[in-house]
Amino acid sequence: MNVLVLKIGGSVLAKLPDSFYKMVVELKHSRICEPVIVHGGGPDINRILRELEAESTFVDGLRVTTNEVLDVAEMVMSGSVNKKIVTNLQKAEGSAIGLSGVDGSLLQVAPLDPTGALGFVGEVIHVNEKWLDLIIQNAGIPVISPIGIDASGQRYNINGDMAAAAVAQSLKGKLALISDIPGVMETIEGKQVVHKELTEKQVKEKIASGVIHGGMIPKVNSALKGLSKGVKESVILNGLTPNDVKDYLEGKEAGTKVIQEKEAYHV
Ligand SMILES: Nc1ncnc2c1ncn2[C@@H]1O[C@H](COP(=O)(O)OP(=O)(O)O)[C@@H](O)[C@H]1O
Ligand SMILES: CC(=O)N[C@@H](CCC(=O)OP(=O)(O)O)C(=O)O
Repeated sequence: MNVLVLKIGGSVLAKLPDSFYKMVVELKHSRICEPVIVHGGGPDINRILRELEAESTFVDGLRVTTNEVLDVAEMVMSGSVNKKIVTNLQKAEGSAIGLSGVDGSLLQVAPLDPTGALGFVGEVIHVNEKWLDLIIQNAGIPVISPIGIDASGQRYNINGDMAAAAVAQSLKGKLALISDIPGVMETIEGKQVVHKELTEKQVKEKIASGVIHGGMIPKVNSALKGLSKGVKESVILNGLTPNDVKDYLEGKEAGTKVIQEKEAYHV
């Protein structure tokens, strides 16, 4: 099975053109690959938390998740965001099935930070992929909200990029992290460039120097972690130019590929 996990970032969700969803359905119908969607929803969670006057804080791009924040994250992502994506795929004549990591214990998690400083933030330790196989084999496109569950029934908030990497790993697929930027950017000698490829060493340097910051940190780290655990390829793409995904699948230049250490590197 040739799986492409597309992680749709909250940054780009509201701006995605219809053509994006058509492109995903076309991938499925033409059997170019089996698309599986994992989404985020950070900006929507922020908005509802603000309305409730219950703001949250972030550590290295991860939201510190109290019980109250967890409830809001689940309501927003497993409710509103998930169903919007499912609806958009149905409108594009796809057959989409929405589920969260809680359904069928799809995403089994453990606390990411054992000190408890991040609260209910989970790390995926197992993907119950039989549910995904079931949907895929029945011509469906799974749409996954990144809320997970542990053995005791406690729910956890999972960073969408990390959830997507875990799903790509379990399905041995490719991972495309779709955001609102053309890739990992840097200003070099006064000129903004988009890196075509980054190795683990370069990623670490760019995080340390602050070039990669905020929500881009879990993105590049998930891309790297996935690669070391069986993900075929990881790439960061711009959702506002849906041709990026096709270009990437056709082997053309698009976005930023995160790769394991290798020979040459070019901007
Ligand atoms: N070097 C970088 N290149 C591009 N974007 C970066 C970089 N460092 C930080 N960012 C930020 O990361 C954001 C993407 O992360 P995030 O907002 O979490 O996206 P998403 O919601 O798509 O997961 C970009 O919109 C940008 O503001
Ligand atoms: C633990 C953690 O940080 N979870 C994220 C889940 C949403 C997400 O990842 O959204 P984006 O794709 O928009 O970044 C959060 O609460 O914001």
